[in-house]
Amino acid sequence: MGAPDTDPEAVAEAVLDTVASVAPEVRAGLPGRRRYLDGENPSGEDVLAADVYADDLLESAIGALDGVGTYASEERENAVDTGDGPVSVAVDPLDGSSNLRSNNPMGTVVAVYDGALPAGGRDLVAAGFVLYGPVTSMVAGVGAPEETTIREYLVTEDGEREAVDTLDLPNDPTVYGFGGRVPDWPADFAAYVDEVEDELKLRYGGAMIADVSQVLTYGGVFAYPALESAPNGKLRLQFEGNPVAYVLEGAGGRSSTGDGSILDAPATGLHQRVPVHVGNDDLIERLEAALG
Ligand SMILES: O=P(O)(O)OC[C@H]1O[C@](O)(COP(=O)(O)O)[C@@H](O)[C@@H]1O
Ligand SMILES: [Mg+2]
Ligand SMILES: [Mg+2]
Repeated sequence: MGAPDTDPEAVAEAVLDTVASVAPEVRAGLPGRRRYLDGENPSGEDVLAADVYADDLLESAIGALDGVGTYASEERENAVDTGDGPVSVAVDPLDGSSNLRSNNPMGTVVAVYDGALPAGGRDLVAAGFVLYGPVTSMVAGVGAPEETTIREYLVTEDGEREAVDTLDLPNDPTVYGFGGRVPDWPADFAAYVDEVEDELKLRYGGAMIADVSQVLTYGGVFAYPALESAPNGKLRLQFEGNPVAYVLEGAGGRSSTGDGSILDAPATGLHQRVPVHVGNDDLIERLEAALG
């Protein structure tokens, strides 16, 4: 193990502390930033003033940490060189930001990789998210994906993390939420939906982190699948797919691209998209069987 500032897991803990410490400021800055700006992000999506605000706050706070060599975000074309250090941090500054105008929940997603970007999910040394709901919470774990423990924290007004509990998916799943327009779902995915909608109840809010939090709490399955019009779906591997797979697998569930764990998906580009399916073991096994 190296000095504290170069040990990837120690750096990762500092990154999670920093994301929590910035969360109250992100939240406080939202009311005046609900308007769309001109231009698009690298994924071709509209950008709110709040997306840019959260990205700037996170870049300066995370980029200042010893041991973080790279900061990347969904809102920037290229990764930023933040100094010497083995760790790369990939952030979705505001996940579900289209929920800001309708005042529904949103999150901040963080992935800490031991190595250069784009990186595979097996290179994660920590991942998690902040959820700006009725309370501000953080769900995160540190360590290799196969060894991590996922914990929930409440984030105080001062940006401290207070541990609530470790998270394990309930054995008796109850909710599902799937993104994309129904006529755009491929026939094999639509057949899977027919099966699970007889067993589970629909909970879909349009922010991945909020929808995933329901699955973590009540058990079930969340997906933003491959679409007829978008064979890799909508969500981005570095900023969304990998961290959410890390959290769900760490909490005893599974993730899948449709063909194996998201954490094994080859990394080919900073903004690459990936079909995302996460949830209870049995539900993901049946999904993979349905997708053949
Ligand atoms: O509006 P749709 O198609 O349901 O998409 C919702 C999905 O898109 C996202 O909002 C994409 O994330 P961003 O808001 O960070 O771009 C996810 O949070 C969510 O799962
Ligand atoms: Mg997102
Ligand atoms: Mg976003």
